[in-house]
Parts: sequence; structure tokens; C-alpha cells
Amino acid sequence: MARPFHKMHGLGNDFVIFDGREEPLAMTEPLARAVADRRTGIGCDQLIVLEPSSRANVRMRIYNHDGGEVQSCGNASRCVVALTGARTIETGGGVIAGSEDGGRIEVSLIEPRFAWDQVPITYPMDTDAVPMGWGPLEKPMAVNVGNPHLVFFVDDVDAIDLVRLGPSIEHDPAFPERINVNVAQVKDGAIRLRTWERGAGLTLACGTGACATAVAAIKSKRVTSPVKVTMQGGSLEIAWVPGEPVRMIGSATYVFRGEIELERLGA
Ligand SMILES: N[C@@H](CCC[C@H](N)C(=O)O)C(=O)O
Repeated sequence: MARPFHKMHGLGNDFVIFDGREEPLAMTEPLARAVADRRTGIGCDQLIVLEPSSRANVRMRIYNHDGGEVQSCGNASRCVVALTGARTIETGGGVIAGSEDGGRIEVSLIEPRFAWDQVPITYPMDTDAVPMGWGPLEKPMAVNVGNPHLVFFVDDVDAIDLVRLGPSIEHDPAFPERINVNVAQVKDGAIRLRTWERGAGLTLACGTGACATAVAAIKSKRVTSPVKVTMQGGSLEIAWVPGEPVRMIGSATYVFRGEIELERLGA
């Protein structure tokens, strides 16, 4: 049976979105991986399945390129606001609030958490300088904005070999659920960011990575809120006041719609 889908992106972080609100879709890890495959499927960084929600206007389930289901996705949440007009989105990482004003989409993620609930080692741990290091990347800040991020501040983001270091940090046994890895450079009150995403690798932009990094930079007084975060695919504005949810403002782009016979993927 042909199943309609939408292809969208937020700053080049691209999504295949299935609307399962009226016609449920049973997603599995192998099927998500098959759809996301850029050679033998449709191709995307993340696969999104929309479902009805009793807590919000819509529920968004998120599957990484490798098929694994995860808790949150900032760029996809802006796309879902633009696509559905939803003002509240339930995710595994909490309820996200959204609004749209002339193509500018604002979403509020959760209040960031600094408690280090992922690492089964020494407590209490200073999450502003986790005592770990991988080559030139040392003592990251750990921030959870619905999903888990490490943030490394460096002098030159381009000098970091993220394709080599990203996988070893993501898969470090210290992180049983794996982790998103951000390298950030602060210049003239703004942030340049590159993210190695858990389950997707190097992407053109990561919304939750931008939020986690902005929160880390504001908390450590490297910048003030709101701050512009520029990634390879474009820029986001991130605002955060301690004790409140982190807010992200940016675009969402509709690319095309299509239909796929999922059973043909053999997953
Ligand atoms: N691209 C996303 C984040 C997607 C999930 C992430 N890779 C994870 O595993 O937590 C964004 O824009 O936030």
C-alpha cells in the first residue's frame, strides 16, 4: 500500500515525515533505517512519525538515520509546527511549544537539565567540566535539552577532526545510550557550531545541539542571551534565561511530498 510522506528540512538537517495521526504506522528500527538510507530508501538524517497525543496537539516520534528511536529533535519540531500548525508537540524528551510568525518559527524546548543521569560513574559530577577527554577535546559541558549533548568549546571549530573524534565519543562506554557531540567556537558574541549527531553523524545543522551549546555558553558567561548560532546549513537564534525552557527561532523548509510502498524496502 502506498504511504504518503513529506520531505522537509531545517537548515539542511533533513527529514522524512509520515503522518500517522489518522492512519497509524508501525515503525520499527529496520524499517526506519531502510527509509533513511540515501541510496536504497528515500534518504534523511531523521525519520519522523506523527501520532495523536493526549498531552499535546500532536506526538512526534523521532528515529535517527541508524533507525534508533530518540527523545528530541529541534529542527524537526520547527518543521512539524510549519507542517501541521501544532502549537504543542509531545516528544519522548518532554512537551515542546511552538508558534509561527511570517515564516519565523519559534519553539520552546524543555528547561535544560545539567544532572548527569547518563554516566554510571562518580557522583556528584560537575557537568560544567566533565572530567573526560578525547585528544584535543577535553572537559565538555553536559547539557540535556530533551536529548543528551556534550559541548566542547574550542579555539577553531574547523581544526577539529569531528569525523574521527565524533564516533569515538558517541560510542564511548561511558555513555550507554550514546551521545550527541558539539564543538563550538565563540567569536564576537556569537557561536559557530559543528555537531556529530548520535545515530546520524555529521549533519548540516542540529537544533537541539544549538540549544544545548547556547545554554552552555550562556551558563559559562561566554555569551549573553539571545545568541546567534551558525552551523554549516545556516543560523538559529537561541534565547535562554536560567530556570526557564530554552527557545529557538529559525526556519523550516518544505521540499516535496511523495508516496512509498514501504513493504518494497524488505525491512
Ligand atoms: N537533528 C536533531 C537531533 C536529532 C536527534 C539526535 N541525533 C539524538 O540522537 O539525540 C536536532 O535538530 O535537534
